Parts: sequence; structure tokens; C-alpha cells
Amino acid sequence: MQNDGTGRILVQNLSKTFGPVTAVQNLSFTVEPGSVTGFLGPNGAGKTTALRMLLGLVTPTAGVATISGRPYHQLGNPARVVGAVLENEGFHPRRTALNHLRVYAAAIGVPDQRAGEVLGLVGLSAAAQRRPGDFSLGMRQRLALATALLGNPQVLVLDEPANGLDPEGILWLRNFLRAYAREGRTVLVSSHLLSEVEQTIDQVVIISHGVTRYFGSLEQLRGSQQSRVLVQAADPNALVKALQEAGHQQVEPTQDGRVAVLGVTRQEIGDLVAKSGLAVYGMEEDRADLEKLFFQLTNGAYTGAPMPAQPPQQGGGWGPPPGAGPASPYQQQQPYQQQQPYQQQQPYQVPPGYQQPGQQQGWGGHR
Ligand SMILES: Nc1ncnc2c1ncn2[C@@H]1O[C@H](COP(=O)(O)OP(=O)(O)OP(=O)(O)O)[C@@H](O)[C@H]1O
Repeated sequence: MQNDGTGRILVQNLSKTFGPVTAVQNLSFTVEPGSVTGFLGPNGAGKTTALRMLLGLVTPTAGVATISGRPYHQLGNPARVVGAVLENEGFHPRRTALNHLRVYAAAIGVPDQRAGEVLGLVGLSAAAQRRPGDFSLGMRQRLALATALLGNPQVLVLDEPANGLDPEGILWLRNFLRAYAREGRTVLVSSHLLSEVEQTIDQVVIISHGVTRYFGSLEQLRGSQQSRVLVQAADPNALVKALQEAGHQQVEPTQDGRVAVLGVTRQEIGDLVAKSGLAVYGMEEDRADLEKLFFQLTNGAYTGAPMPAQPPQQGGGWGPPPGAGPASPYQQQQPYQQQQPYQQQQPYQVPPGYQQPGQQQGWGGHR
């Protein structure tokens, strides 16, 4: 049966248990063509297992994963549709890079010359006659990517592709993936480090303990975070009292003696202190950066606990997740609720006649 040609990845209610271990639990997200989507989560979050299910290498316990509307093993010639690089891939020790690619080119039925082309695409032409055993980790990553590109696939799925790359390699990969997506192709890239992929990705799926914690654009994620205002007051206790009397309960001290107030604007605080006759020496709006948001999401911080008091970091940043900091000296402090930015998915319509994909061993046609 033909795929729909869209290059769209759809993961719907995907779960996988290995005996007592739940690796992936009810995972849902989509990856649209023309975008680079980051698949982020700490080590052990379930990223590799989810990608292996998408690529037909592991049978889901429940749910579906499709590419262009079909499960991997129903794609016809999958190497022409999806190219994938998973972790810990080996290369034949005695084959040159070019020969390695020729073997795979023959296996998926693409012309021999494509091997040289993809070496050029990943910047390895000069190393064509060298053996991957002598390559740096970064060069091996490039060769693995070249292998995935052999079938000129519409979809690229890369598991931790930035591992082992130096900053120049990461920049190269970023430009490569963005250009690939600009051609209308679909790119899904996993990482346990947001900073590695933050500038590459448009969309992000964040998982923790096999569960989706966020799915949406990076911009939405940034916008989902409440900012706080850090106030330097002559009398912090008097300021806290005035704030609480005015109904602002989400108040806490910082270790440098300022008062952090959530859910208010600087103007509101300015009006309040003017009315109360309090002296304030400075105010600063403080937004969480994405790395810290990611840290909070993956540590289960969206549970409504108060922000801890922490020394402000460079530029005035958030501290570690709630619960990690010292107790606040202020009384009557109420925990604040942070919004869970996870977006609800549209229910997936299982196509008529669809069957659960069976387990497929090995690489099938795409390697
Ligand atoms: N074949 C397996 N048998 C038993 N448990 C497994 C198997 N594969 C994965 N797991 C477990 O499932 C969980 C998720 O593992 P997975 O490798 O998918 O996470 P990950 O997010 O890719 O982590 P990493 O970045 O460290 O590779 C872990 O607890 C892991 O030990």
C-alpha cells in the first residue's frame, strides 16, 4: 500500500513496556514537513525506544507510529522515505567510508554514484578512502548521516546526532538540518541537551519518564512561563506585607535580599509601593530561559510548588526547580500554580484496515 507522500510523522498514544519497565507511556506528537523538531528528554526518558518504534525496530505495546500515513514496515521502500541514524551504530572495520556507502547503496537499490554524492553532502569527500575505524566520533556521525541520506529520503530521524561533535560540527549540522527542512522535508532530532539543538529546532517534544511533558513551538514554551519581578526594597518585610495585603501571595525572597514577585507587572508594583509609601531601589523583570524550563519540565516541577530562593544568576535567572532551595523566611507564602504547557492532541483516526505493526529485526531497507 502506498504512503501518502506527506512526510508527516505521527505518534499517537504510543507505549512500550519491557517487563516491569515502562519505557514509553501514551506518547503523542506530530512532526510536520518543512520543520525541524527536537525530541528532548533526559537520559532514559524513552527517546530511543520511541524512535525505534517509529522505525519498526521495536513493537509497541500500544499505540501507533506512522510516517507518511503508514507504519514503517508498510512504507514500500522505506529507505526512500525515511533515513535514520540511531545510537551506537557500527561500521565494518575494514571497509573504507566510500565502500561502506556503496554496500548500503546497493542494498537499497540506489546507484553507486550516490555514495560519493552523500560523502560530499556531509563534508567527508576527502576521507572517502579512509576506514571509519580511524575516524573521530564526529566523522563517524557524519558517515552515519551520509548513510541515512543515501535514499534521498523525505524524512530524517536522528538520535542524538550532536553527540561527539565539536562546536564547528554542531554548527555545520544545524545549517545542514535547517536547509534540509527548508526543502519541505521532515526532520526529527533527539537530544538530551536543549542547548545543543535549541537554535536548530522549530518545534519541540519534551518527554520525561516516557511521558510527553510538552509538545509545541519553542516560542510557545517560552511564552508559557510566568515572568517574575525582582524588587530591591529598603524594607523587604514591609514590601512583602504590602504585597500580600494587596492579594499578591506569590512572593519570596532571593538570597541577595531582593523580593521575587510572580504574576505582577513592574507597573503594578510601582503603584503599590507609591501608595504604601515604601522605598524601592530597583526592579527587574526575570524570565526563565529555555534550559531552565526544560530542567523544570523534566524534573516534574510543574506541580505548583513555590520557586526556591536562590542567588540570581548572570542576568538574574531562575534557580533550580522548586523544592531544591532553602526555606523561605516569609510566612503565609502560597504555592503558585505554573501552567502545564502540554497541548492536547487531536485524536488520531486509525485508517480503515490498519493493523498494528509487527516487530522488524535489523535495519530493513533504510540501512
Ligand atoms: N530492551 C530493553 N529492555 C529493558 N529495558 C529497556 C530496553 N530498552 C530500553 N529500556 C529501558 O527503557 C527506558 C528508556 O530507555 P531509552 O533508551 O529509550 O531512553 P533514552 O531517552 O533514549 O535515553 P538515552 O538518551 O540515555 O539513550 C530506560 O529505563 C531503559 O533502561
